[in-house]
Amino acid sequence: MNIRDMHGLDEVRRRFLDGHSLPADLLPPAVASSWERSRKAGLSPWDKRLSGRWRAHELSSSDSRLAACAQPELDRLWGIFGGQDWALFCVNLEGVIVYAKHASQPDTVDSLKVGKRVNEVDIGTTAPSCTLHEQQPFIVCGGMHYLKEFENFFCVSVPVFGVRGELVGAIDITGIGQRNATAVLEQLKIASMAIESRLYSGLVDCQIVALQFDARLIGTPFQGLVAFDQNGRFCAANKVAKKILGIDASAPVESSLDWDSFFERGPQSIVVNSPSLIALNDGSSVYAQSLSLPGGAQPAARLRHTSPGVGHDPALNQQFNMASKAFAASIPVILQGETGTGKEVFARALHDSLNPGAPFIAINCSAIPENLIESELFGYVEGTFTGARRGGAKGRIEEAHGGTLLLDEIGDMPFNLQTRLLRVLQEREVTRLGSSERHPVDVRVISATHCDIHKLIEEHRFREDLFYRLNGMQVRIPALRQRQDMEDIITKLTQRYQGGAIHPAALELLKNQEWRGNIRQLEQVIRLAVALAGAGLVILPEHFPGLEQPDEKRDEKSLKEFERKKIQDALDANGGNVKATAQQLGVARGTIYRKLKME
Ligand SMILES: Nc1ncnc2c1ncn2[C@@H]1O[C@H](COP(=O)(O)OP(=O)(O)OP(=O)(O)O)[C@@H](O)[C@H]1O
Repeated sequence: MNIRDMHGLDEVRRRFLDGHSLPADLLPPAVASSWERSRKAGLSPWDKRLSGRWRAHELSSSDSRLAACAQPELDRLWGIFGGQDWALFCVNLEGVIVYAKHASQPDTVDSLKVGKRVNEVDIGTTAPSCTLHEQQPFIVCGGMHYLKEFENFFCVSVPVFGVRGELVGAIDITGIGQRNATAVLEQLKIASMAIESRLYSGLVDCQIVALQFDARLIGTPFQGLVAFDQNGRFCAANKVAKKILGIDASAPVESSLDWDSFFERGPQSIVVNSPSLIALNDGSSVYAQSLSLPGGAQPAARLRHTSPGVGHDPALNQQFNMASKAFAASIPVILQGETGTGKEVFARALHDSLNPGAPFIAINCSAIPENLIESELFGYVEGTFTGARRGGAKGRIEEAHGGTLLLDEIGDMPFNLQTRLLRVLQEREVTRLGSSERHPVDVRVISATHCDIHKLIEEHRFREDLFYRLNGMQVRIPALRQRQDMEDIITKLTQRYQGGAIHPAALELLKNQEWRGNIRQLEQVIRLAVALAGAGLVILPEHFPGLEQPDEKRDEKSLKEFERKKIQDALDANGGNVKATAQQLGVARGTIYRKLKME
């Protein structure tokens, strides 16, 4: 029997559900085993699992790290393979989506959202479920899916391994239509290697060395990566590095391995800024470059792509590109902008563009009481003050070691602490309160403020020398009303709160506001509108009660007609099934009937 014979396949599904075996050679053995497991999990091939209500799973910090490492790759692949009715996503080991990329308009795969679990027990055989089970790439097309619901779907998935070679998740492209499977598979494999490289930056206390026989491959997904701890003991290596260093990929790594087991000369022979040829113990040579020696530019920056996290405003993106170069060269960046313009989001995107797995510590200088800020920033030793924790505590600056320190509202930093902060930044060492012991800190610094720092300097409220230390490059984050990508931001925020389409009149209304509170204010307004309209339902001007409505009388009839059409579209997509439509939109069935009768 042929897998494309849908009629015959329905019969196979029916018999399979009745306990019969699958015809021999119908499916590759690993896919057939997945069908068996799907049946055992109690799924019927006729179940509808794509839309409808689902429980959002909370993401852990390692999920967020995986998502941050996957995001630039999936966003890049979206430009090649994306489109309406397609989704690119990354799942963790449990099959929970940690990052997803979709078309801006709602479509068939719209429900593949962050937090949704798409495990075998949830939706049966798919490429990611096979990949997570077998730890291998899979192409699962059309009738190979266990659920009939997916018989038009094309799905390719590739595993993602962590720094110690353990499976951490998978990346996947899913959609309706055709794509060149070989090309997709190759691109996903390269993306997965780039994600694996990014995960290395999470090993903050290690020296990470990039290796390749061809120096041009260093800084690309094809580089080998090997990590050593501060005592030179071997910690981890990716597949490429294992091959180069002659480590048996299938054998458990010997704990006795260290730097000297591989290299003729010590770690100081490896340069940070460029690859240099070094000798291996077996007599051959390889290009090597250190990625984590303190203070230097990190070649991992070569894996960077423009972060879409900051939006699509051309002027802002240009600033982002410049700032990310400065940031990669350890030049401190200062962000100025009105409240709520996205300064922290910009800072986070800078960090993620370079070092997503490393710590990102944000300190809001205006939010910490003045008497606590010193211990919060610099840490303390036991017994320094009443209420101090036993054993003392690291300060926030030390926590950022190996990563990024965001000093938010820097203009509110108490004057007497500015001197101490300056010393830490100059000496790259921190001394905890009550101690004289110095701890090295290697951090990249971003500061943010809505104040005019020059005015504060004139008023002797801010140290000029600290300002020059922090101000390696200044970025002015535009107010929302000055941005050209307001529509994109509105769509993004609406999706964030699971709202439906926005009526053009509602969009106009949003675009014509002053937005003194910028994106933060817009976010609150959209959140309320989604709550008033109902999740998944069309947002109309009346769902913005706090906004000044235009004077002219609105055409209520056409607004209702627009809403009715959107619901009708959802109903058509669900084959006229009101229950499924109501589930998909997250409303009661009665609401669907009422809205279709135009109230
Ligand atoms: N490009 C963007 N797209 C979508 N949401 C955004 C974007 N930029 C910022 N936001 C959202 O706007 C809100 C405010 O952002 P953020 O905290 O970065 O602003 P801020 O300038 O640091 O604010 P403040 O000056 O008050 O510290 C957050 O909820 C954030 O998620």
